[in-house]
Amino acid sequence: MKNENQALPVSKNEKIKVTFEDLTSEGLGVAKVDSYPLFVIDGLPGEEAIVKVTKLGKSYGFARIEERLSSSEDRIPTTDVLGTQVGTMPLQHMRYEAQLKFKQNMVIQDFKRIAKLPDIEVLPTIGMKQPWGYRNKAQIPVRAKDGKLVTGFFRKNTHDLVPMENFHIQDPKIDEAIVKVRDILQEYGVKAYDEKKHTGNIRHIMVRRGTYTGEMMIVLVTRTAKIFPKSKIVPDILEALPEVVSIVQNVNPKRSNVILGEETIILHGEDLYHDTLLGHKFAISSKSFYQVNPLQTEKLYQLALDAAQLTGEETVIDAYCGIGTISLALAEKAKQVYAMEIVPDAIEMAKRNAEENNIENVTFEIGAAEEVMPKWAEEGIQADVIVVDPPRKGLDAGFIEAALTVNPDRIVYVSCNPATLSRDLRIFADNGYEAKQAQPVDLFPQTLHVETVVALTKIK
Ligand SMILES: C[S@@+](CC[C@H](N)C(=O)[O-])C[C@H]1O[C@@H](n2cnc3c(N)ncnc32)[C@H](O)[C@@H]1O
Repeated sequence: MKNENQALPVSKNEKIKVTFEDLTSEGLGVAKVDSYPLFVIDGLPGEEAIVKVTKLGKSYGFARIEERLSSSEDRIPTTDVLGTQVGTMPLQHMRYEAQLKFKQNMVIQDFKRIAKLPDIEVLPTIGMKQPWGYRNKAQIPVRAKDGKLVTGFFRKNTHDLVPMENFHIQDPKIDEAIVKVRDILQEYGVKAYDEKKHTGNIRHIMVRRGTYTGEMMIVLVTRTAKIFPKSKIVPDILEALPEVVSIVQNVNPKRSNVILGEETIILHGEDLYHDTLLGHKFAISSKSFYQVNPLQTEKLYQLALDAAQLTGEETVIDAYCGIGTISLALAEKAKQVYAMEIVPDAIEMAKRNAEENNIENVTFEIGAAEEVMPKWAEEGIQADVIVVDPPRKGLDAGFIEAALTVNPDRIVYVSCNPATLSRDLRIFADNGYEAKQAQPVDLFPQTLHVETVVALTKIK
């Protein structure tokens, strides 16, 4: 008997020679056995390999490479195998040009499959000259090993900490800061958090750094508020890291995978640091969203700004505005901007940022986009342009409905998830909005993520 389920062409633990035909959006190689797809880590299209089947499902299975028989010309040696084990650099075995093509293709496929809009032209992904060391933020778990504090990352799908000090995609100054802060905590006997027992104290070290300003923020995420000799640790951190302008303690007493808790205690400076973006200076608090790759973000936002085609006469809505990064760029070119965001802390920063940059024609409101947008529509706000930059889950149906009643001439969609972007484009297409082109931008080299800007125009 070949396998338990006669309908499947392979059985568990079978070793079989395959040729990879495709890559999934998770970066897995796809090999087909009598049209039954096997998904395999580290397989690139065109490569032949002997694989061992590890898991079988009804319509697809998984396998592991036993021996690679040929190598794709897109394959390069991995920079650090740990980055694959922990999932921080799932594409590091691909040449960068191939990564950019992969991301462009991901958008093309989703437009075809989900949006059923195959005619939108997806331009080649805009990449980086130096696709390493770009991340301006790290949230690194701290655990105990052999009586010492260790920092690193969890092995994929586990909570086993793999010790790591060089993350390769993070600003090297951030990598350095994590090690220095960890060693200072170690010196004063701070206990690492133990997830199973829910004991110990330091859970994560977060470091954020302004790429343009060099200002650094350290966030010590702890289980309880009472810890350390703070009077010693704070001056030690400031001495070891002169770029630090802010040290805050975030207390997270919950048994949870969510990194930050609710309580923030300021240990040095204010709960903010600065960076600049497209010529504006931004204050950023520990809980605010800020794009992790500012050099590419400037390209992305400039594209969004160009797509808005502002002359100075327009009323613009900036939905999901964070600390106001896109809002301020829009405000300089529009008559009036209305912006909303769900995190109160981010709106506080956004208001401060408008003031510090002497921008007066922007109004910020705290609230869920799907609640604020219908309210604004009811109040009669007539927007010529709506810009949206939602989280991965995309736009809420209630938001889209209200946006359509506002009837803008243009909608500029900045998306970090081609699948939800495609779902939403379909709705806009069904309601009279047309997109001709999409521009992917690579903000996350070596990873599976991509940002895309699409300009939608109302069909007259
Ligand atoms: C991709 S970020 C974009 C932020 C900003 N445009 C930027 O680039 O800095 C998405 C933002 O949406 C906010 N957000 C998430 N859910 C929301 C909702 N339902 N309504 C409004 N804002 C939301 C998040 O807090 C985050 O700041």
